[in-house]
Parts: sequence; C-alpha cells; structure tokens
Amino acid sequence: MSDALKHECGIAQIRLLKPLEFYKEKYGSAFYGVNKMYLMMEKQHNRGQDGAGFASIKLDTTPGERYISRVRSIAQQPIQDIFGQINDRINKELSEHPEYADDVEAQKKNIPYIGEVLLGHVRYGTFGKNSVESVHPFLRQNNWMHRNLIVAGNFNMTNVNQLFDGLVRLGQHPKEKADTITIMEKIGHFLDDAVSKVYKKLKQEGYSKHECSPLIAERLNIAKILKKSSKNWDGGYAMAGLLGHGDAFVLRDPAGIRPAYYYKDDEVVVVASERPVIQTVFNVPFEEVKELEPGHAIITKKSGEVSIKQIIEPLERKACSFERIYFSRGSDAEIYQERKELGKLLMPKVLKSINNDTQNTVFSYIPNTAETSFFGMIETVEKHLNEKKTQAILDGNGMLSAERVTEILSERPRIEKVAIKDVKLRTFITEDSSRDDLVAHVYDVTYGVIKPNDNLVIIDDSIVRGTTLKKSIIKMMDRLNPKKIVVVSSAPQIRYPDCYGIDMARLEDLIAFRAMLELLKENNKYHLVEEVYNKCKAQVDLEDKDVHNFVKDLYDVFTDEEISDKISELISDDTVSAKVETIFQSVENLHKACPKNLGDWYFTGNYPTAGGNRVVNRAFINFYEGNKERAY
Ligand SMILES: O=P(O)(O)OC[C@H]1O[C@H](OP(=O)(O)OP(=O)(O)O)[C@H](O)[C@@H]1O
Repeated sequence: MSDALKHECGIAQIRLLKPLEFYKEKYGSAFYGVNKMYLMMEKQHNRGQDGAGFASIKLDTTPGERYISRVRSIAQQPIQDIFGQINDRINKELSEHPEYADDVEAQKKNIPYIGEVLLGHVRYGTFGKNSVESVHPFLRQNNWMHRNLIVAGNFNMTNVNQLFDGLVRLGQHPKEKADTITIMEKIGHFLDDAVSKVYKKLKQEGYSKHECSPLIAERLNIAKILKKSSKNWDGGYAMAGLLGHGDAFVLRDPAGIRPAYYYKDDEVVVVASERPVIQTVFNVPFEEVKELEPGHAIITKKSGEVSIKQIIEPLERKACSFERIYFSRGSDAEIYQERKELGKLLMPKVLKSINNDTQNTVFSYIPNTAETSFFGMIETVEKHLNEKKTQAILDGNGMLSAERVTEILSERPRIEKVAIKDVKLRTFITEDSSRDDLVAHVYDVTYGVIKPNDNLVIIDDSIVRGTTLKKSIIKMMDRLNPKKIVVVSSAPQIRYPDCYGIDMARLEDLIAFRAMLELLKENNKYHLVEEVYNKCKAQVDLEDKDVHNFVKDLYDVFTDEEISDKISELISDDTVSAKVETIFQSVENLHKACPKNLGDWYFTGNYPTAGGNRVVNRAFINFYEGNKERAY
C-alpha cells in the first residue's frame, strides 16, 4: 500500500427534517442547508487543507430528475473553491430563471446542490497522489435509488489488504485497492444484498414492482448493514454515508479513536468531527451537542426518524489524545482547558531548568496551536511569582519601605511574541513533499526583546519530526542571542507511528526514534536493533492478536530524560551558540490533563486494536530493511 491515501479529515453531515419551504420561510433561503454546510466545513479547515468535497441528495424526486449532486476540489483553497462553484451555478440558474426566486419547488427541481441531506468533507492527503479522485465523498452509483451510496470518512484502517482480499472472496472485482473504495464496496455489498432481500420479501407479500420502492426505503435496516460491513474493520474511523433515497448514517469506531459529535432538534440532525463547529453554526449550547459513543452509529432514516444504535461491541475507550493536543480546534470548551492544563503541568520542570530565575527569562510559544498551553504555563509562572512575592514580604517582618514592597510586587513574567507565523497553513498536515520548504520559510522572529543573559522558554504543542525546530525555530531564536533555549513540548515524545488517522510518518522520521538509535550507537548497544528486527520478522505471519510490540524494548534501554537530551542535540548543531534543552510532557500528566482521551499509542506503543501491533512491527522491519513503504 505504498501509494495509499490517508484520511485524517473532518466530516460534516446535515439532514433537514422539514420541507425546504420551511427554511425559506423561516431563514429566508431554501439554500439554508448548503449555507450551513459551508460554515461547518470552513470551521473544520484545521482538519484538512488538501482537498474538500460536498454531496447532497434531494428527497422524493420523480424518475428522470437528478437527485444527487457532488463537487470536489484540490484547489489551493478547496473549501472556497467548491462553494464558489456551487454559488456560481446557483446564481446562474437564478439569473437565467428569475421565476425561480420565490418558487422553492422549482428551485429543488432545477437547481443542483440544493437538497435535504448533505455531506461535507475536508481532507489532508499526507502522501501518495493528491488527485481530485481521492477526495471524498466517494460515490457508488446505481440505477436503483436505494443502492446509491455516498461515503466520506475520517479514518484509517490498519487492515485494508485483508479487507480487500475479503471482497475478492465475496466474488467482487474492486476497481482500486484504496481504502475508501474497499470500505465503500464493503458497505455497498451488504446494501445490495439487503435491498434484494427486502425486494424479494415485498414481492412475496404481493406488492407490485413500483409499489416496492418506497417500502424498501422504509424497511432497509441500516444498523444491520453496518454491522455486517464493519465486522472485520480494524482502525480508527468516523464513517459517514448517505443512501440515494435519503437515509444517512455516521458510524464511530469501537475504541472511540476518531471523534464524532451530533445535535438534533425538530429542524435538523447534524453530525461533525468537532463539537464547537456545531455549537457555532447552529448556535446551540455545549450540553446540547452530544458525543457519538464508540461502536455506535447515528442513523437518520429518510422518514426523519433518528436513532443511535450500537453496531459493534465497544472496546476500552481510547480516544485519540493528539486530537486534544493539536488536531482539533482549541475553541472547544474542554479542549481549551485541557491545553492550558498541559502547559501548567510542565512548569515545575521548566522552573527547574531556568533555576527559578524568572527575572532573566522570556516565555513565548510557537504559533498557533501552542498558544493555549502557553497561557496555562504563564498562569503557573504568575502563581510561582506570587508565592515568591508573599515570601519576600513576610521575610520583611513589616519593616519594608513602600518602595521596596512596590518593587517586589512589580515583578511580572516576561512574556513576548518571539516567533511569528507568516501563513495561516498548518504545516504538520501539509503534504509531505512540500513540507520541509514550507517549514523553513513560514516562521519569522521578533528582534529586540531578548537580552544576552536571558533564558528563552518556548512552548510548542508537539515535536514530531523535529523539522520545525531544526530547520527554522532554533536557528532563528539563536540569532537573538539568548543564553539558553528551553523548548517545551505539550505532548510527550512521539515514539511510534500512528495508524488510525493522524499521520505520524515512518518510524525513522520521528525524532524520538532517531535519538534512541543514536544513544544505542553511542552506548555500543546497536546490536539490539538487529535482535528486535529478528523478533519482528519472526512474528510476521502471526495473527494480529498475537503480535507483540518489540520496539518498546529499545526505548526501555534509556530514560525519558536521556532521550530528551539527545533530541536537544539533534535539533541544534555547531552553528547554534545557545544551550538547548528540551522538556517533554510525561504520559502521566497528559492523562491528567486530558482524562477523556487516553489514547496514547504514539507515545507509549500501546495500540488499542490488534492491528496496531502489526503496524509497528511492519514499520520496524521497513526501517531496518531500508524500505520506504508505509506500514499500513
Ligand atoms: O516536529 P515537526 O514534525 O516539525 O512537527 C511539529 C509541528 O507541526 C505543527 O505545526 P503546524 O504548522 O501544523 O500547526 P499550528 O500552527 O496549528 O501549530 C505543530 O504545532 C508543531 O509546531
């Protein structure tokens, strides 16, 4: 699967429960759904900037009328691009047919995109081809309305090859080995099957062919189709789908790895990857947006009936913590507090590193995501200073002059915006090939705020490959001549590949892995690499559940601090004059800060599904053999 595509993305689904006339009447436009979808996708642009797609379905059309519209783009600003296209088309129709203006029925009949069921997707394709064909939603067309399937997901399966072979065993001949096609064909297979069965049953009951169609829509059991389709999926997913006649669903993986939230009232049913998106776009309070439980699906039938059904037995909840640290927008009420807490929990180690010398230390952050943890960090510095001030005043035994007390009280943490980010892009989720160049040019530095004897503490949310620091930040910071640069990471050391949707690249790309290898070399223990390789090779043919993560044994040779120190060396070089120190969050404190998202496999190597151990095993073999292929 070297050219596989990944889908660390955002999804949005809207079902309008009332006739379109209602929205025209109440909100002034029958394009209400399209407008809301635009906002929902725009507010999730943090989840994907390489592509965007939109699909909609019109309910109850007459045969011969088009009822599915889809538009996808990989333009530079893909969301704007697709809605630009949609708006142009709508405006063209409206200007050519002024009579449509107040006629919702004519609008629905003649203008594409307008519909009652809508699906949106923002995508980042971290490797492989980034062509428009790989952008979701995917479409499986059929002349039978019920068999039309539209799928968009935020997912990554660890066992696409096995799933593909499963399809072939079913007698299918899939046109591609890409994971979205495989997943869609799997659902499609059981959908076809279900439609045929319901149809047969209806015929037996004496209904005519024509009468069957609406009854099939009613009787199709989506939960059952999803149960059969997802039986062997191993991965992280929030999978959204629409059926041609108007049923809609979103299914979440059994460990709750990928996020999904929903809201419903008597006008709409909405599902999105992030909670605040729904809060803002539909103006609803936090408590009314619910999290979709792991292993469950939200199913909205064409009739408007909504149900939440358990599809798969939930596993131990391991929601992805990297969603909280970096991927999701920090505007979520819980995520915001969690990010602050991450900053706070790092402070004891930071104070130790600067010898409590807050007077000669400037605190700053690497934009943008780390800004929130920075606030948390500063609150803790203020607390520390208050304790120091109180002590100084108490030590004065009431004998201090007013000037001295003012002087004591006036000490504040020195905070500055030292690093500036020149573009709005997120570099981590930018396609691999163009990333290095982007990282090297995207940041700039503020001059004149650091004195030669200062420490500079700079917090980032995560250090993955270390390129942001090495190619850009450290060199720029060093030009300001600080005595010491303390790089603080909200996330623990990223040691293992992710295989559930956040692309943490190959093992050897991870700076923590490279640091560990360096240490093995320096300590004459590099033979352990071969030993682990042999162990990995020996378990290639085992069943996933029997595979063990032996890469952990290599990290276990060293303490976290030894690896952090080596990372400090790797991100600086001879040209850097300041002393560089790196401080990482501990896994324990990460769990304290983000108690609902305990998924930590990229930090600990503890994968929540059996397929994870196979992936890390393969990743290590690939590294050892110099094979550049992805492990999943
Ligand atoms: O160690 P590296 O492999 O270089 O990756 C880590 C960097 O990537 C992310 O920045 P990004 O530009 O994606 O996003 P942000 O502006 O939201 O922080 C993250 O915030 C780190 O700064």
